[in-house]
Order: sequence, then structure tokens, then C-alpha cells
Amino acid sequence: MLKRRKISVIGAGFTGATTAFMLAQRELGDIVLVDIPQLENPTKGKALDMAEAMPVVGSDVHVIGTASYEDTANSDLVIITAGVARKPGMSRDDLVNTNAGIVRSVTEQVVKFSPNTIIIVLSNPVDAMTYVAYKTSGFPKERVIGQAGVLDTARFNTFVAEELSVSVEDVSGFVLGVHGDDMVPLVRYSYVGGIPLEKLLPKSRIDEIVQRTRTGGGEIVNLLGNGSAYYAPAASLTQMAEAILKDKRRVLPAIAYLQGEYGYNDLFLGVPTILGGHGIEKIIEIDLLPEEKEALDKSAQSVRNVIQVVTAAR
Ligand SMILES: NC(=O)c1ccc[n+]([C@@H]2O[C@H](COP(=O)([O-])OP(=O)(O)OC[C@H]3O[C@@H](n4cnc5c(N)ncnc54)[C@H](O)[C@@H]3O)[C@@H](O)[C@H]2O)c1
Ligand SMILES: O=C(O)C[C@H](O)C(=O)O
Repeated sequence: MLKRRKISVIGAGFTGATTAFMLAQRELGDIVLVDIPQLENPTKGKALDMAEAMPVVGSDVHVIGTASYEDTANSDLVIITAGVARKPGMSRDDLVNTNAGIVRSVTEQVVKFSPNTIIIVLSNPVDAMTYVAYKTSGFPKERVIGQAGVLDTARFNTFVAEELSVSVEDVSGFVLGVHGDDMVPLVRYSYVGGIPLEKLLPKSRIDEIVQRTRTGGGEIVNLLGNGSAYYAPAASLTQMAEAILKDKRRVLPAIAYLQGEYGYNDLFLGVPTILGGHGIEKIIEIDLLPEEKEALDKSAQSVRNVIQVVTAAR
């Protein structure tokens, strides 16, 4: 008999609820949506509403809402979205002190009830929050992963597809590094239908798209006015979850623990990975030109600066 998969989504706010719904719609597993005790009823309400959509979308999964981590026991996958989101004028790094405490306490509970699970972290500043989850969990490195690159690459792909008036399916961008303004969109490794992007657009236009990608999260924060993006982040988490739960071995950018790869140690940073049933199956190392490595070094340094804040505060 096939075993039903269990996915817990911690944080039932904009990204958590949207992710739970996308996962349920895709029939990837039973969903446990968790938030704080003060929000138990709204969390139950969101979950019940989603469950009642399943007959319409034709998906046989259970969705429950709860404030009790016992309900998350033996999850195959846990997605952490708990924490505060930034407002206009803030950087993601401004969230570090509040969210480090939340991610630490959530991870402790997750690990207590699901010692064999895989964790994907979304909470910002996500590179450092993935580090916090890793250190708190004591899990092997392949089972703690951060989401950034799928979203940042999706933004890049969106802008390129719009510019060239082609299908988004044919654009294959490549964004590495920190989830922040120092991220590294690698134009040299970006293609449209197999054709190098540099052959299709002038450098000046590509530079504008790179800059818009770097500040893509902030563009949405400014438009929303109170909160940050959630549809594209939820879609990105769903793609990563599917790769893991179906052991697809997808080649996707993810925030991974580096031990020597790209010349960095004891650091979480966005790199190309193979995502499969064990989590990060492999980190792919690619050749970088000196200026690309310099940009990645800057990215790595900005993650280190935030990690320092987290470790100094302990
Ligand atoms: N990495 C990325 O690409 C990316 C993308 C989007 C959002 N984010 C980040 O994800 C986080 C969530 O964003 P959002 O838009 O869903 O925010 P939100 O405010 O809508 O939801 C956050 C939820 O977390 C809950 N929460 C707080 N403390 C908790 C705890 N201890 N246990 C359980 N739940 C708790 C809150 O009650 C709230 O419901 C933010 O930090 C945001 O910056 C990251
Ligand atoms: O921009 C944010 O604060 C949220 C998220 O990291 C994003 O990129 O949309």
C-alpha cells in the first residue's frame, strides 16, 4: 500500500497558507498548518476552507490547522514560514533578531516530533535563518534547505520572457548567492530556448533586468504596502517540495550548507543543487569568472554579517 506523505507548514500567514493550498491542490500529501496558540481558530478555519476546496479540485488529501506540534509528528517534510515580514523601507536583514528567535523555537518543536524530517526554511533573512534552523536541529546538512534561488530565478525569467515576448517556459535563468540585493544573477549561464541570453538582448537591457531581479522582493513590498510577496514564494516552495517528495532529483538553486564548496565554509548560501528524496542530494560546482566569483564573495560576506548578528545575540 502506498504511504500517504505528511507535510507540515509552520506559519499560517500569507506564504504559509498559500503554500499549504498549492501543496494540497497538487496532492503532494496531507497538510498540517501550524500557527501560534492565539491564532489557533483562524488557522483551523483556513485549513477547513482548504479542505473544502479539495472535492472541487479533485485532490484526496487531508488539511488540518492546529497550534499543537504533536499534530506534526512524523512529517516527511516541514516548511518553516513563521516570522515577521518586512514593510516598505526595511531590508530583510532588519528582521533578523525577531525571526531568529521564532525560527529557533519552531525548529526545536519540529525536531522533537519529526526527528527524521527534511526542513525547508522560508523566513527572512533566509540564508541566516536556514543557518539557525540547521544549528538548532542538529540535522545532517542535506536535510536543512533554504528557499531563495527558485524565486529569484523565477523573477528573472518573468522579466526576460516579458522583454522578449516569449513563453516563460523557455527562459532558463540562473541566480546564485544571498537572497538580498547582493544576489548574483549569472547572465552567462542564462538561456532562452537553448540560446545564450547575451545573444538576444543588449547588455544595457540585461543589466536593467538583473537590477530589477535583485530588488524584486522590495518592488512587491512597496506595492503591497503592508507585507511581502507570497504567490511566487509559495509556488517556489511547492516546486522544491515536489522535487523532494517525489525524489525527482531536480536541478534547482537552493540555500545549502557549504563545507568548502565555492571556497566557503560553515555558511549557507544559494547554489545550484540536485534536490531529491534525501533533500540536497548534491551541490553542483560550476566555473566562475573572476568578476562572478567576486560578486559571490560579496554575497557570502553579506550572509556572514547577518549570521554574526545571530551568533552575537546568543
Ligand atoms: N525566502 C523567501 O524567498 C521569502 C519569500 C516570502 C516571504 N519570506 C519570509 O517569510 C516569512 C513569512 O512571510 P509571510 O508573508 O507569510 O508573513 P505573515 O506575517 O503573513 O505570516 C507569518 C506567520 O507566522 C506566524 N508565526 C509567528 N511566530 C510563530 C511561531 N512561533 N510559531 C508559528 N507561527 C508563527 C504568524 O502568526 C503569522 O501567521 C517572513 O519572514 C518573510 O520575510 C521569505
Ligand atoms: O522581499 C521580501 O521581504 C520577501 C521575500 O524575500 C521576497 O523576495 O519576496
